[in-house]
Amino acid sequence: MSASTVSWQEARRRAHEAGGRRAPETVALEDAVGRVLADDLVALMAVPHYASSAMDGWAVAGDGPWRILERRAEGPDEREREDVAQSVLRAGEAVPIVTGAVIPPGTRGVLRSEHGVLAPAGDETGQAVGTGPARLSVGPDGATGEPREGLHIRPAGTEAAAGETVFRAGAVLSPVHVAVAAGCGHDALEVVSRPRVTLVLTGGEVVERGIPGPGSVRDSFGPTLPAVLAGLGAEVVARHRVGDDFGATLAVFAAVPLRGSHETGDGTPGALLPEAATPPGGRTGLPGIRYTAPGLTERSIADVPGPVAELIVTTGGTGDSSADHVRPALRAAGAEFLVDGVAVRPGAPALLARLPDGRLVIGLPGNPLAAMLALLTLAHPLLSAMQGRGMPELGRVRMAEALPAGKAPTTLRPYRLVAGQAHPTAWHGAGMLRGLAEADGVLVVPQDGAAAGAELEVLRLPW
Ligand SMILES: Nc1nc2c(c(=O)[nH]1)N[C@H]1C(S)=C(S)[C@@H](COP(=O)(O)OP(=O)(O)OC[C@H]3O[C@@H](n4cnc5c(N)ncnc54)[C@H](O)[C@@H]3O)O[C@H]1N2
Ligand code: MOO
Repeated sequence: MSASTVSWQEARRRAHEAGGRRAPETVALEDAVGRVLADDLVALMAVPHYASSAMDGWAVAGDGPWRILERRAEGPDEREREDVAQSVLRAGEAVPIVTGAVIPPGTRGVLRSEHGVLAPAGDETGQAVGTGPARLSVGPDGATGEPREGLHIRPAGTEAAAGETVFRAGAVLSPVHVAVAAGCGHDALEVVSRPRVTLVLTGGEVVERGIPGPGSVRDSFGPTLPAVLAGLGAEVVARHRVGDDFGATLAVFAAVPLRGSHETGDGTPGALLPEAATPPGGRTGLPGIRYTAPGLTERSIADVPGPVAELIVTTGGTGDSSADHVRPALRAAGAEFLVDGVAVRPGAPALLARLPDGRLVIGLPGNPLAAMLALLTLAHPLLSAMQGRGMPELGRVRMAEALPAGKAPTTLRPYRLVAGQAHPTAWHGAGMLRGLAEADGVLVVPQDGAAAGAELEVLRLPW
């Protein structure tokens, strides 16, 4: 463990502290699901904005029997609906009403259709007279005195008053939030811009198709990290593959001109030259940038241009061997290390750094489980902060079985819940993902381990 290594808790804290909130943008309601609200959401009108009927039937005024008025506006003509809505009902009058329609002023309550009986208009003796308006009475299924005041009326403003704050900034918008926003009169919402990520997969041994030979491995990250990052609210805007090559690794960090010459950590000279000084053989590739470095190849440069992302996530190459170039290239690019190793297993070589132009870099170890857990440790807090959200909360679970003391101050261990208790999953080696695939979360195990029945903190999974 190097002197610069920090505790797992401190690594999370630093990652959250490193992220500044991104600027807001306006999106249509249909594009807002999954986005983070940038401002408090205020109701633009009372919700509901008019008193409406909760039943099909009749709006009635005063005591029955009631004289039925044939006022109805069920068509699309908004003017006609408003006229009908505003005309006052007088005692002894009733008007047919459908669920959701406006309650006319003067209404006592709504007599639901099953509880009313209609008779043709009659004279004093009840004798039917011509084709005049029908009369409505409470039928045998209705209660005496029905409808009482306010029966089957949904009053205005019961869900929100006009101007009331309905959701706070920082809320992640579910489809239901968006439906409420529509109900509050919004056509578009202010959301935090998605943090943009450039994904850099290192490792000459990594293959993307077929059955690899000995020494080669199938790529676990290319097909999966964009989805995991999307689940954390980010958007992968560019993706690069680099071999075990210092220059190519440096190129992905050098998206803005850097001046001067930089000594790399392993002593390899990594020269980033100002434009005017680009020597013959120096390559151009990034907009406005020329630089040269040992091992720089045509392909590595051609791969690099693309939309500028605030965050670069690399995989592999975080170790100290001659094939590992992430740390030396970051040093050569003038990066400041915010997290330079974490006292956790697996995932110890993970790092967080800031480039001179402000872009952040998360270096994930190559071992697949270590990489996924480092992503939860560093990227989740960082991306939360970039979206104006707090530190992702840890859950708690009770252990079904004991876990032995660990070799590091913190061990992260996928678990499955059975009957409400946590069972650590098998296949938890740093290079294995099978245990995480079937996990319900990840245990944060202290150095001393845990007894059966003890409660432990857990990381929630973003998928
Ligand atoms: N002498 C030491 N050796 C190692 C140490 C140490 O402290 N001293 N730490 C070990 C730990 S812990 C880890 S984790 C790894 C860190 O390795 P790197 O980040 O440099 O990763 P690589 O060496 O590039 O790869 C490690 C492993 O992961 C496989 N890999 C890489 N990319 C992918 C991918 N896209 N999909 C699937 N698998 C991938 C790679 O083939 C290697 O097997 O260092 C230990 N060594
Ligand atoms: O800590 Mo490494 O990240 O085990 O595999």
